[in-house]
Amino acid sequence: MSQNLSGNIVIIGFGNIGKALAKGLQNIATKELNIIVCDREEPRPHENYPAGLDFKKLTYLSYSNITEKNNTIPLSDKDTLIFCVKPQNFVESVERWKPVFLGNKGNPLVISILAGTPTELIHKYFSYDCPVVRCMPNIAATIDASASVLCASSKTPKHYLERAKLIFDAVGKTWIAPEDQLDAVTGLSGSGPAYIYMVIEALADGGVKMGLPRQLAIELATQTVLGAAKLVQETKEHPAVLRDQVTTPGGTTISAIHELEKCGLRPMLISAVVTASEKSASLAKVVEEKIRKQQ
Ligand SMILES: NC(=O)C1=CN([C@@H]2O[C@H](COP(=O)(O)OP(=O)(O)OC[C@H]3O[C@@H](n4cnc5c(N)ncnc54)[C@H](O)[C@@H]3O)[C@@H](O)[C@H]2O)C=CC1
Ligand SMILES: O=C(O)[C@@H]1CCC=N1
Repeated sequence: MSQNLSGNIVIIGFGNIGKALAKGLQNIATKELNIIVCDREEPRPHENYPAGLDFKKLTYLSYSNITEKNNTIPLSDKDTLIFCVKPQNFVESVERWKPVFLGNKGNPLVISILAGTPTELIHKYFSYDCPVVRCMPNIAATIDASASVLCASSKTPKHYLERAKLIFDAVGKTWIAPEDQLDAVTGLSGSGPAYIYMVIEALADGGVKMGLPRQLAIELATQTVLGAAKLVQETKEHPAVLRDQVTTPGGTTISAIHELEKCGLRPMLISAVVTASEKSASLAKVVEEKIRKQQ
């Protein structure tokens, strides 16, 4: 990478992913990096912060403690503005925070992690050409294990994508992909942790049904998913090869695999990814509609 992170990084939306990013950036922060987090609400200390997040070292701005008149922090192209709000809150968040950070001419890198929201829409909504990068991380960013995929808009010079990659490298692994793959990424790795939690829960239920104590069943199911995933990652074998290593002819595993095939595990998971990808693509309309109403 040709650059280190410096300047202001402003995270708008201090929710699940905003908090995880703040924590990751704090871990790699130098004196040259200033992290500001913004939320429409006051801090909610009763909510758990990701391990390693030091709230006291953040600048926290909320609707109630910042006003356009007494507080503006003009951002330049050295700075980064990351939108971590829900798609339906994007327009409101730009309206509220743009005067604080951008005035009429600020030109920071704008990163959006909003599901389904194309970079073109973000360019269209900002009144001038900020560089724009879109990213789809996942909830494992909370423990620095995100699978994050990034793309830059066609108008955005490459070094901004490198900066965005450094930011998301702080919370896990990153990949670069063409923007037309981002909805599929959302359906697979963005939403994917939820599918795996269901798998863990169901495996544990199976154990409980067969007499295991609940806690042991959950711990075994979790370690099994973790170990299986690590084996794919570390050996780089095709999952089918690894599955074959578990499957003794005439043994227990093939009996279970037969059952999973009969119940349609594979088509079910494929459909889950397809449906979530399609839903992601449709979210652009939600943002477009909000923009239309605003104009
Ligand atoms: N939760 C996940 O696993 C993933 C979420 N995403 C995307 O990340 C975005 C955020 O998701 P979460 O962190 O789960 O949501 P969240 O609901 O936990 O956090 C959103 C935060 O934005 C704040 N907010 C709402 N309007 C605001 C405004 N006008 N100004 C400032 N802050 C405002 C809310 O108070 C809240 O704290 C969504 O667009 C989602 O599509 C992407 C990948 C994974
Ligand atoms: O459910 C959602 O819309 C977001 C995007 C990926 C994960 N959560």
